[in-house]
Amino acid sequence: MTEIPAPADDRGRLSSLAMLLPFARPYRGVIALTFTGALLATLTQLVIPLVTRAVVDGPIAAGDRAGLVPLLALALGFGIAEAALFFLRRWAMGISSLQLERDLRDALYQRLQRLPIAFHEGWSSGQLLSRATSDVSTIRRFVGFGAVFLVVNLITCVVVSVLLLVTCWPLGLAVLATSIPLVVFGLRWEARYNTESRRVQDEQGELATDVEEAVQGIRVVKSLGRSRLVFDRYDRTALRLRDLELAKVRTLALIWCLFEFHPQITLAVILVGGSLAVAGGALTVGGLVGFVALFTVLLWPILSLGFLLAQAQETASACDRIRELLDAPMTVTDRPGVVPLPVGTPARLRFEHVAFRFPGAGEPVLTDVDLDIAAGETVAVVGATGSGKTTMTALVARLFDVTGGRVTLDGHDVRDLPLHQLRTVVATAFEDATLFSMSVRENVTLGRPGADDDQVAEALRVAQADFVHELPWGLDTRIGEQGLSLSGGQRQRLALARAVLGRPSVLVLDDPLSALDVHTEALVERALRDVLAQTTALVVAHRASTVLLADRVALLQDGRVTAVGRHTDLLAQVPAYRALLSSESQLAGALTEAGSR
Ligand SMILES: Nc1ncnc2c1ncn2[C@@H]1O[C@H](COP(=O)(O)OP(=O)(O)OP(=O)(O)O)[C@@H](O)[C@H]1O
Repeated sequence: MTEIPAPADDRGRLSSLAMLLPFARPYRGVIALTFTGALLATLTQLVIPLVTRAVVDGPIAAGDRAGLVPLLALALGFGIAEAALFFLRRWAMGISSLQLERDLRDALYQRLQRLPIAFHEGWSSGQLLSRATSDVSTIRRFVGFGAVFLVVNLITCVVVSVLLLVTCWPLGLAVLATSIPLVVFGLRWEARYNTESRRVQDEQGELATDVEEAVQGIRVVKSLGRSRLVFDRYDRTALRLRDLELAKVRTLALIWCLFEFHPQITLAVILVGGSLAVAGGALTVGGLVGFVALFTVLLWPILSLGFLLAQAQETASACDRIRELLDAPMTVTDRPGVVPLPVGTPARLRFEHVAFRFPGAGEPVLTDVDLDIAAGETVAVVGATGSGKTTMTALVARLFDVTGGRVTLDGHDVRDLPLHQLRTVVATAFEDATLFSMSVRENVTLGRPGADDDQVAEALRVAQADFVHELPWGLDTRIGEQGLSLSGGQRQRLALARAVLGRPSVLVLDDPLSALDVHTEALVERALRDVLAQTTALVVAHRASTVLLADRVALLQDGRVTAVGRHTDLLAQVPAYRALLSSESQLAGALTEAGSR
């Protein structure tokens, strides 16, 4: 599910570009150099028409060939200066835009890392991906090109307009009058184009999501023979995107057409008005040639204005989309002034009247969970599917925050510990073992940066993950998405090694043995017993053998822990527990067997 905010309202939103100011501030020196270079280069262009006028009215009118030389040398000098300034602008522009792009990417990435799980569950990865890639690139292109020329061209328009008025004010006023429809239409167009750009960018995010899901789920799609269905879904999104793009192109074509047409009309006005002025003696021929030459300096700024305004609008939408991530509320954060608190290894873990409701959900998943796990004890949580076992484990490391009650470690509310400390003392291994595109060593040491080879080897031994030594490059073999594929059981064992490597105060295991075969499971269990003896553990158990790792079992029902005790006692005394277990023949069988120990 993706919570895409409503498209931009119908007002123009160029003000959204202000979001870039803090990112531009560190590079203000280089940016100032860019603007200065661009402005000076444009101003040198303005000198050419003035020299032309001087040549026509001076040496040409007087037949003075020698007088031509200094004027032509002047024009050549300005030409060389313009080329040098062009180089300076391109160089400075490249530096500032690429630096700003990198900073924006870093800020976005860090924000995505820090945003709570609840945020990530509400956004599709395609939407996040398109913001982090194409939107950031749109901004870089604008900062490195559009912004500079937009400002320089607007300044050029003002300066040239003043020069035109000074040269011949009635003709200058006529030129300005022809610009009025351009301004009126441009303002109306701005709002429409902004909305259309936003729709296109959002739809691109949807398309990225479709591609990502299809690639990630390729095995399921192929095995179910539903490639056609998935393609049709993708094609529908692609069609929608095409239609939105076409609407955007129509709007763009309209404004470009107007900006192309405007100079022709204006030129006609200048020629008719100028000829009359020359005939009436109000203007010299040189004055008219200079006026026309000056106006030609305006051609590129006016023609490019349509394109640059469109780029500015797309960038404003990209800024809005990125700001939605940068401004997303950080619901799980450090309380002000938190400092590390003493937490033993192992630590006592308590759930005190814990309640939890997912954001936006109607009913709470947990209503009043009370559970006290002594330091060094292992407690298994058993409950029906969907009873809230995984949710309960997620509250320990604050993947979510409780909505009622509290979770404590050695008596400290987990919200009073700095997040960095909390996530060091609490290690979690999830059922769905995620590995990254890194070497085996890097994947495992994510659980304890700086761990030495002996510690890594010990963690791998405990998790029965010695198979890594047989990989082509041993611990340096690259695995994960772009590396060697591992089986589900192998992935789980590496995730387990990662969790135990940190020697945590509390180990949270969410059904960590589910993908292991019976033989490997027995081996991992044997090794795990040693680890569990040294730490406090909360283990979500679906299988009999996992329950048997625990000292006590907690039964989760209707959002509460309704029974806690040794599994043999619960089996004998709690009908609901017995009923739950009897529905899992394997579990029941194993428990019966264990009960006879
Ligand atoms: N992000 C979410 N938003 C809303 N409801 C959710 C969310 N995640 C889970 N739930 C709901 O919360 C309930 C508890 O889910 P949870 O995964 O904790 O159950 P579980 O006991 O671990 O299930 P299982 O044994 O199948 O793994 C379920 O009804 C589930 O649909």
